[in-house]
Amino acid sequence: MIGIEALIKQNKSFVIYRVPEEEPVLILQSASPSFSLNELDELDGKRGFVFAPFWISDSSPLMLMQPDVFIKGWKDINSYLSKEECAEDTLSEEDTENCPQADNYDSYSQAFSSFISSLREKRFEKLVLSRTSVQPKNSSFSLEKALFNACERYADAFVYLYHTPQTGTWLGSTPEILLSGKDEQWNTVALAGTLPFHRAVLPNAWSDKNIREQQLVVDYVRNQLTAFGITPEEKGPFTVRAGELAHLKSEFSFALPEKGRLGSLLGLLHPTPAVCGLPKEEAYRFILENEGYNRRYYSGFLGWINPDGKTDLYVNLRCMEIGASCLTLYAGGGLLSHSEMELEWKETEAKLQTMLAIIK
Ligand SMILES: C=C(O[C@H]1C=CC=C(C(=O)O)[C@@H]1O)C(=O)O
Repeated sequence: MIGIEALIKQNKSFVIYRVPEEEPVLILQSASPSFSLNELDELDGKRGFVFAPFWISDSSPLMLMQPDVFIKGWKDINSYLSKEECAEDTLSEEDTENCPQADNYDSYSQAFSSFISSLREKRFEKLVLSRTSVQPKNSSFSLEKALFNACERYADAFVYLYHTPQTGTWLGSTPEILLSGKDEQWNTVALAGTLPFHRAVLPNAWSDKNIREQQLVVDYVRNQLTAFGITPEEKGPFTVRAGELAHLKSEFSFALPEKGRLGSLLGLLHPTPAVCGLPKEEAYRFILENEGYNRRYYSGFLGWINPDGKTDLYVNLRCMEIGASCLTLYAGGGLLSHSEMELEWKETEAKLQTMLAIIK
């Protein structure tokens, strides 16, 4: 066994990631295990690769990797990986058969009922409901191939493969910046609303529901930035492509008064109503209690944080968790009081295609 699989077998902590329009990076922490933090505020002043769950818990800790290996570019990454070797650990047919494939339609529909009732009772303005789809990990599955496919196919996305002993292995391709920038130029976005991207033409028939869904994210981001003493410049919404989907996106650019407090700003922004709901704290609690499963790192965020250099943090969407015999894919969508279940289910199916397309 060589390469990425060998690193995982040896339980090394590493990530390979590619920011859009940049070279891929491999970082690895071999000296000591990645350390976990208790709160987003603790990221203040820190530098490293963050892997943050939707909700921090003992089973899904907030991780910060501080690498001792840092390699840029496919050529050097591949040459490093080709030297990683360990004993073969073949997956038996039995392992693959042990994967209980599930689309979770029944649990989704149950959760949908409770989410929609609460929206209709006006307890919430918006709630994001998500689910998993479990696929068997066939013997032909290759992490290298899946990562390579994602980089090729999704040029505008942040693509990554992440592994630590504490979190397991995750792979994703996300279109949503949570916070990025350096020096005096920082950015975030409000991304929401979904339509299929067909025949190389960006759609423009946005429904009132999609427009409202995204506007709620815009208002939230503006409020949170203002509360942090930031006066952002706003542009949009524009229609943008993400794989075979299109979304509405507004961009916020700003100067950061206190770069030493990136963790505190992240605590204000995360989770945005693109993945959680409004009002925020109540929606956060409601999702944890009523969604019917644990999101773990899906709809958390990840990326490089550096108050004295460049930061690139993305929301962990369009991702999957890679187990011994199963792949668990995640997707969700924003609900308003008049959302319809079949349409919302179909939207999650379309979002799942982002990962399905790279494992075929
Ligand atoms: C929650 C997800 O997408 C978010 C980002 C863009 C559009 C969304 C939507 O239309 O609901 C979601 O807010 C997901 O991909 O799982």
